[in-house]
Amino acid sequence: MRPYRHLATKLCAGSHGASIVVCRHNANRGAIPRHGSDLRPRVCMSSLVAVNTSRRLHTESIHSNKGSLSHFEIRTDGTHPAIFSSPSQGNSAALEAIPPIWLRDNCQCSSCVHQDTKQRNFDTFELPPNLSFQKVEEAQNGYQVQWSDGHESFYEKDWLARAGLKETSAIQQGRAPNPVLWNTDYLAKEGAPSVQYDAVMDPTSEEGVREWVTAIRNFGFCYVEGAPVDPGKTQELLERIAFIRETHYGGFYDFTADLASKDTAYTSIALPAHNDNTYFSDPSGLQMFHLLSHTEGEGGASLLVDGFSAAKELKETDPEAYKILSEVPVQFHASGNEGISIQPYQAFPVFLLDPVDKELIQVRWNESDRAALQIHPAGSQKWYNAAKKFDTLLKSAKYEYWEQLKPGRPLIFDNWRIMHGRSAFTGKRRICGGYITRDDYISRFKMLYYGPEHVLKNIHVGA
Ligand SMILES: C[N+](C)(C)CCCC[C@H](N)C(=O)O
Ligand SMILES: O=C(O)CCC(=O)C(=O)O
Repeated sequence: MRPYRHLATKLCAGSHGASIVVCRHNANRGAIPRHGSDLRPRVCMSSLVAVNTSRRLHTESIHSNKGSLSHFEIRTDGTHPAIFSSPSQGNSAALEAIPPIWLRDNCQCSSCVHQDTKQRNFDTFELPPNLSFQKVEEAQNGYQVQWSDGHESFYEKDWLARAGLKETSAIQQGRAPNPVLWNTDYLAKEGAPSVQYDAVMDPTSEEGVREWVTAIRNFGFCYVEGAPVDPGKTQELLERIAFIRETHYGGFYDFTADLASKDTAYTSIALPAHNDNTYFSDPSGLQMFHLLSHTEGEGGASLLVDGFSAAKELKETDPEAYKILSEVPVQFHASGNEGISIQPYQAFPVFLLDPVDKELIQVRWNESDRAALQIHPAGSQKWYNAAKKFDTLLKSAKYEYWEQLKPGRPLIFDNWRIMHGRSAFTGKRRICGGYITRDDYISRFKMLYYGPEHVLKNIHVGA
């Protein structure tokens, strides 16, 4: 397990000028969350062993936080440009000039950033075109800069050292700190993640909610034990994370097989593993199901599949198929309800990858709601072949986790990662729950896991 290494930052300030050198030595980047080292992101690549919300052994990272070497120099000697960055350690010849406006644009002083709203409070494009350093002085934890237009800025060493990082900040995206890619073997050995209703609903503390959203972020799903079998209480539970998303199905939902909405969810037929809302530009981030009752019948078991885990296997076993599913744009639709036909503003691939570090961000998979492939039909066989391989993994015993939901044990899952489904059923079956928008879920996770101060300090980093 490689420890988190501190950054090396030093200033060489001379009488006629100053240069700020910030070197990053392959440190395992990952923020140390405010809760101390026990929650420090683990980036060891050991095989998946066992993790649950109370015990943490080893986890497999799906986001390799490779450290990056960045080298910043601020010089005020002569006519040289003010700031440089180098991809290689200390090799001045390789330094790339960075326009001073970039540093000035990131001034966080109380006049440049609205202290209540945290929004930029000046017009970057009204700065003088020849803006340069007047003076740079080192302080204990940063550098005091006087600009040629008279403005004064202070740049913390910690921020400067991270500002040149190439990979998207794990904090900005609220990436899973200790992701667990699971399959049925793992769950059989370790059980499914769960938290206690009373802890989540404790009005005197957010600790229970933090544990809940952290488990969801790392595992992709989590049960809540000991919840009242009541729709109103279920809504309150869900709203401990964030407000519920309204859709054409309504907000908080309480449904049964009556086709109240023209969607197969409102029937009793089997539903294969799928993500919901693939027809929205922004599919819901979280989805909750709380089985309230199932009488006079049988079946209706719930299915979960870890789409990230299956996608990782596809990437390792058939990288070409993975590439096709991450490139070929696919359209989806929801058109069953009177006067409604929803499609996203563009076609999206099944696997949405982060444009900076190519990490898997979202799986968009729904064979019922899929519409046109946005490629010429003549070239479509490659997509069908690749999709068939992914579908075969999803339907394998290795990945299909079946569980009969129980009243009093709501299930919540990450709809950008986990596919869900159900077996056919008979009788009267009633489920309630709701959607939460992805950004609201991730915001809540970040602020609880890292704490507001750390999150706000990491908004203006990453190049
Ligand atoms: C609202 N409620 C969850 C009851 C049903 C929603 C239907 C979702 C649709 N089948 C999809 O895959 O997006
Ligand atoms: O009825 C179920 O268990 C699941 C229904 C479903 O897939 C959905 O509402 O998205």
